[in-house]
Amino acid sequence: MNKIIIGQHYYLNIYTKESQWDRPDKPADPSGNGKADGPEEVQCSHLLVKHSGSRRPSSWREENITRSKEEALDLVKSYREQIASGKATFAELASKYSDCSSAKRGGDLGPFNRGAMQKPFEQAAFALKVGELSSPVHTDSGIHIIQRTA
Ligand SMILES: N=C(N)NCCC[C@H](NC(=O)[C@@H]1CCC/C1=C/[C@H](COP(=O)(O)O)NC=O)C(N)=O
Repeated sequence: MNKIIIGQHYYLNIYTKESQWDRPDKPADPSGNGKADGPEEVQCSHLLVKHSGSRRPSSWREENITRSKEEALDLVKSYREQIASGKATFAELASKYSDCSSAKRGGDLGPFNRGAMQKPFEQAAFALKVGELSSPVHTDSGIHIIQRTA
């Protein structure tokens, strides 16, 4: 049982809500990212290219998706190159080519916490800085490019 010493000061990090008896050795990080596990919530847009091995090989674009995984990866790489080089915007390409219903919102998935998305997608999304574009990410849905927007 820890002894409580009446009147002893403790230190509360007002951003992460963590408290400690010892005087902190550096100022608290206002972004709250001082925690090892990064942000609690992110907002991302994604461009999904499905293939014949996708968990649901169908979308608003194509009733029955038969392209191979390799063809899907080639497409994702070409979209990523167009976005990275500024030839097209993320929203333009996602709204035209993404096999996810979020295409109608330029690929925007809205804000989400850990646990909402398939693990490979979550890991990639939470590792991105705001504005950053992911490399191709494989999930059971297909192959994604992710852009963190908040
Ligand atoms: N919370 C929000 N905004 N929506 C619920 C998302 C549920 C989540 N979805 C995914 O993980 C895939 C990969 C990343 C985006 C995503 C979208 C999929 C892709 O298409 P599908 O394979 O389903 O046909 N369409 C919707 O779910 C899941 N746990 O299955």
